[in-house]
Amino acid sequence: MQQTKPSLLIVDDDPLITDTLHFVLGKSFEVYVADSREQAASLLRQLDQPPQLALVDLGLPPLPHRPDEGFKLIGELLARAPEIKIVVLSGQNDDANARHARTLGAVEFIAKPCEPQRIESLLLNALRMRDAEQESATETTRACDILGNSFNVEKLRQQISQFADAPFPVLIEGESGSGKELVAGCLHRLSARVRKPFLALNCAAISPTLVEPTLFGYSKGAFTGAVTARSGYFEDASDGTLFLDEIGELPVELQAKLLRVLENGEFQRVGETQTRHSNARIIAATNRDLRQEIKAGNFRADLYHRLSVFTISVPPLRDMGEDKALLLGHFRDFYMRQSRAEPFVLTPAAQQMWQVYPFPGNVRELRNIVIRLVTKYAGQAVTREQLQAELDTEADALPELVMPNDARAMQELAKKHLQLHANFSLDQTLKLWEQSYVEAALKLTHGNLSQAAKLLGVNRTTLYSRMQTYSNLESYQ
Ligand SMILES: Nc1ncnc2c1ncn2[C@@H]1O[C@H](COP(=O)(O)OP(=O)(O)OP(=O)(O)O)[C@@H](O)[C@H]1O
Repeated sequence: MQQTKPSLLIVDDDPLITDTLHFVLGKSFEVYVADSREQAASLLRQLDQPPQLALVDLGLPPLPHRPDEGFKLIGELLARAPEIKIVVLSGQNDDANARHARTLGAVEFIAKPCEPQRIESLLLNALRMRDAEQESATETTRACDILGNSFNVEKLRQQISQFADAPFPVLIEGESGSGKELVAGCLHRLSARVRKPFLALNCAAISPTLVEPTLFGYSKGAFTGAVTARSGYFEDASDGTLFLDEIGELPVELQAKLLRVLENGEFQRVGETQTRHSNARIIAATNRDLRQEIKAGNFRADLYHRLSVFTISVPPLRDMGEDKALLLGHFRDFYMRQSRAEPFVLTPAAQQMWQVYPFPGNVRELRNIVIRLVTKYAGQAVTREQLQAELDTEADALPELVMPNDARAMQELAKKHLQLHANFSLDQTLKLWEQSYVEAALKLTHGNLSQAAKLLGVNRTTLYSRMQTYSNLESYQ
């Protein structure tokens, strides 16, 4: 039996490059070629399944000498096909572009010119990672696999279990790459609908004219190309869950129809007058501020109120504290096992940088950084400089963080402090440090004493009695 080849989309405006790569990579991949962002979008709409991999140039028409189109393309590809692995192949090979492409979600950046064999091997590596992720996703479909122990993640889990079984819609808000789709899957798996279908439609992924027939179905002959009648997502989801990702992209004219289904479950297939009924539970997600969209006239206020009966805000990674280290460990072990590589470690200075880096691309960015570190530094200690090359920032832009367990850095700080302050008091300084940590823990946990005590590594009674000794602690009690 002939095995189907993995699919690859190449987007480049240089025919010499696309022809060569098509020829070489065509042996291992089913190759699709586009020469612009627009052509890539139209090609994706025609395919039944989005490609597993994409190899994209940054300088594309109409701005072939700037990276803007390529950056937009990365965002669009991930919006349409979140599992796609994107490798950037660009002549605009300055470091800032490489870093920004990675923050947007590209797994690898290759500077032109590059040997086709090396490109092929990087693509095959990305494909292995993708396959492993998908396998692990199907293995854990029964569980809710959100990682993290920070207060914000605990709160997220609590909200998920609280809302999972309610019959009302849930609106999930959060930045790109923060885990909204993961949350939607958990809501379904923890609900009584778990054995019913879970269908997901990315409203940004299909052309506006196809949204209505896709959601509601159509009758034979309803439009050119409708050769047979088809049910839509609302019918197919039946008593299950329908996840509408990027809901802010839903065309305004369709918002009224969605509102109607939410109000009374009624809808019609395109080209039919018969009213049908849906029991599907709606979960919607957005990375836009829908309240702003309402003000701008792009989103209906009544639909927003219906959808947001329950709202879940997925925290950005920068607000997940120590979870950054936990996720690093988790993804490192996972990808190491896949590539049978030796683990890398971060030097203390690199760990410090990891802890203060804000991860604008959230968990997706963190995961992609780990994939690159596994590939490049198996069995080695990654230095601050090596790590910095993978991050979307200049080292100076990152705040220095003195970790209490970094004795040398603490000593340096103490030295400066003693030199600068004539009337130094050890007791007062230690008290101030302690009070600052307590206050920070209380702020992070919104005043929850047990959670704060856990963060500080003390028991609740100890925390409480210490708080009594501070005269000017902000009121959390
Ligand atoms: N807390 C977490 N624990 C484990 N994996 C996570 C966590 N948060 C996110 N991820 C992983 O990060 C990746 C991005 O998450 P996901 O696709 O759910 O984000 P999203 O918010 O839906 O992104 P977008 O807005 O771009 O669609 C996924 O592989 C997801 O499994």
